[in-house]
Amino acid sequence: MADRYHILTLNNISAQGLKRFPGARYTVGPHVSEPDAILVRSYNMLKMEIPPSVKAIGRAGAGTNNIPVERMSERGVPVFNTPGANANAVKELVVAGLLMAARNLVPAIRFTEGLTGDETTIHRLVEEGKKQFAGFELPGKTLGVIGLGAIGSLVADAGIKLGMKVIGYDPEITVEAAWSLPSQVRKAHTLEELARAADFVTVHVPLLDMTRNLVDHKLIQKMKPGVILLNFARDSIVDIEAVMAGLAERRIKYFVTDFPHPSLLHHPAVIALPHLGASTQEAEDNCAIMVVDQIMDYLENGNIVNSVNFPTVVMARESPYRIGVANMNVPNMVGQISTAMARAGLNIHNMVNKSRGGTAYTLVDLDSPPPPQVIDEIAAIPGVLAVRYLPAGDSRERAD
Ligand SMILES: NC(=O)C1=CN([C@@H]2O[C@H](COP(=O)(O)OP(=O)(O)OC[C@H]3O[C@@H](n4cnc5c(N)ncnc54)[C@H](O)[C@@H]3O)[C@@H](O)[C@H]2O)C=CC1
Ligand SMILES: O=C(O)C(=O)COP(=O)(O)O
Repeated sequence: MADRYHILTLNNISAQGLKRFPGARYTVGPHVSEPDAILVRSYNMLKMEIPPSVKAIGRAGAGTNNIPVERMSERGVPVFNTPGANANAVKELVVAGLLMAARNLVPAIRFTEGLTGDETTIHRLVEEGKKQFAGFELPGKTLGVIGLGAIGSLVADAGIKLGMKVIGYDPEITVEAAWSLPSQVRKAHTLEELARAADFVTVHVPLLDMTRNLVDHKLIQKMKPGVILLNFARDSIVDIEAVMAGLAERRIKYFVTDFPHPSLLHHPAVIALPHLGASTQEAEDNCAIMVVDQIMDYLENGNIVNSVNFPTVVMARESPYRIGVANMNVPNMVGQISTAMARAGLNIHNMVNKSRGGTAYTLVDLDSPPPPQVIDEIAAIPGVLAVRYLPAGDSRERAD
């Protein structure tokens, strides 16, 4: 293993996070070569050639649709994200979106900015003009929340606190999210049920094959005339042509989106923001701190927390000699790994093995340092994707 870790940053990552890397052991920046890990926000890595030195990718944020997760799983490389670390920032912008739409704030601001004249004239124009921007209030209106994860559940809670009725749809809601939801949130059994009930529909699901165009023409046709649709999740979750049609027939009163699309720009009923959901100092700091801690713990101790493609595996250090193995989730992997160690006369002090979908991960603490050929032997077992020797702090100099 390296005596110095190299961390490549593909976006600006908050200094609050980066400064947690001890300078004596880490080189961090946008130009480092042979990176051990990559830190990223929204940079599109899908077509990027990812160097073979990379052992982990950390997304300072929630969405990992810009990262070739499957390709990394095949290489035994965990992809980490920071669940919930920017959720409050997105929630606040969604609340801003509800209010911008309900009170016609964007056209109202444009109107005011276009005014000219002296104080008396401006006053007259304001008083004459304001009636075209009269809006409505939120209490009693129904907010439909699609996806009740970290962000959706905060948005649902904010809706309740604003006096709204809230209906939510999430067939895979986690127990934790369900616990955090206010009891007043009504469960929709189908997307259609939510669409028919809601005055506002807001989307908070990840972009996956299954959620691409989740909000399509058919669903928009089920929505109430005059609905306000908000997308702070990802562009392709909402079918833009269907939105254009919905806007043209005035079924959609406003489309509030964090993902401007060329065909929507300058449309009077579109409120488009430049992907600002997570752009607060607090969220940027939270995400960076969380992702840096996770990456360091993986590089140095092999522990996996908040990976989107590997199981959570955390083992307290009880011995300085640790091996981490990423492997395919197929029979007899643990058997073959432990046999290779036994053949070398190594005694296993502690061991954890967990699987998730097609991948599995094993951490083994040994009573004595493994000879380098054991690592090679384990690496050669069919189905093993990556192996690392992870000696603790003062044992590092004995590494290969
Ligand atoms: N605009 C921005 O700057 C930001 C956007 N995001 C986007 O928001 C998404 C959600 O973020 P989090 O709430 O933190 O993620 P999360 O993983 O906590 O929640 C996502 C929820 O969506 C649910 N879900 C998945 N498929 C669904 C479906 N077909 N129908 C209904 N529910 C479904 C899941 O069960 C989960 O509860 C991210 O994946 C990202 O794309 C996240 C942060 C900032
Ligand atoms: O966390 C997410 O999924 C986001 O969309 C935030 O993106 P950003 O880190 O602001 O480029």
